[in-house]
Amino acid sequence: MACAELAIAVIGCDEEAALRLIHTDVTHVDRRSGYSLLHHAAQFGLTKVVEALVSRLPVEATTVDLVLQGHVVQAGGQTPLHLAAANGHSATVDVLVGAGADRLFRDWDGLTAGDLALAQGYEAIASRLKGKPHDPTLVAAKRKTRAAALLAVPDHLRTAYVLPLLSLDECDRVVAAVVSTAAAKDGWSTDRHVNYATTDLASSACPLVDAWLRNLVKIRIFPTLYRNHRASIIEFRDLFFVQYSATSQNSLDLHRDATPLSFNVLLNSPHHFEGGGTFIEADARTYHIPQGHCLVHSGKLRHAANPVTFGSRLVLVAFLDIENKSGGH
Ligand SMILES: O=C(O)CCC(=O)C(=O)O
Ligand SMILES: [Fe+2]
Repeated sequence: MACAELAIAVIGCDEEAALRLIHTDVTHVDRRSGYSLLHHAAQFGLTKVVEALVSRLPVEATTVDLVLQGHVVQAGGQTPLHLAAANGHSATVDVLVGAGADRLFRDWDGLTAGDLALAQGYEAIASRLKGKPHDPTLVAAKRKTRAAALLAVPDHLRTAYVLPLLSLDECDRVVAAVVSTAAAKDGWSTDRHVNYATTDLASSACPLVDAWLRNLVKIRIFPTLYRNHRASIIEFRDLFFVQYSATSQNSLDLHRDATPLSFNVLLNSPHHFEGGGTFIEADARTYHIPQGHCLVHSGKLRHAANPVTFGSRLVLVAFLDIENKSGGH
């Protein structure tokens, strides 16, 4: 079992705390990003931590593609050396090279650590890492093919469907908890999601209902999700409440979510607002669901929240990571 405190110290850039805990288990690897503790330490330039880790973790371990709103934002296949070089940490680069990191190892875009350093303007690091220059057209073509593959929607994710989830009483209980939490915490936030921000509140900020709600979702709809998507793992990436109101944020533009599977649950009465509903571009239709029901759809299919023209609409939104039995989405 990896040491969570050590991971927190490294990811929080707290070099002193990390060095204090370095004797503990260092094998933590984030399943979604492929980052080991060595990747994090290299990215932040925590050279002493890198020195302590290089003999205990593989220097050639690679990351996976990191995707944000349908674009590949960081190529997978990156070693700690790529991350140290791309962020201009020359002392860390030296330690990694000294520990045997391969200077010419290419990420999934075909770029070496030196290529990334050069692209970020760290010329001194780039020249120390020099190898054969990459072919930019080949790299662009590879990047495009991989982005297209990531955006492809497998058959089992093409169809949206509606499931019952909460009773009306349970909806009332959730709404009351959300309203009182929002009142106690300076209201709703608009900065939790960078590109398509919603007026929202993390479920984890509502301890009155969070664990209960996650459990209900797991008991009542996860079995169907596992079956429909032949999944071996389903996990919450995010669970949050969203409010659309005729007088403030009333809609959300067409977008993709960062996860393959999403759902939203209508928490208040459809008599309390006009408009609203979830538009799914591929179906060219807007789904209006009964209170307490859940619209399950792929986050890879572009969708939008239609404008609320009167009153307010309160929904619970989940972003779910899934892995299917063959290992992909
Ligand atoms: O409110 C909706 O119908 C959709 C919400 C959504 O797409 C999101 O929060 O990402
Ligand atoms: Fe969405």
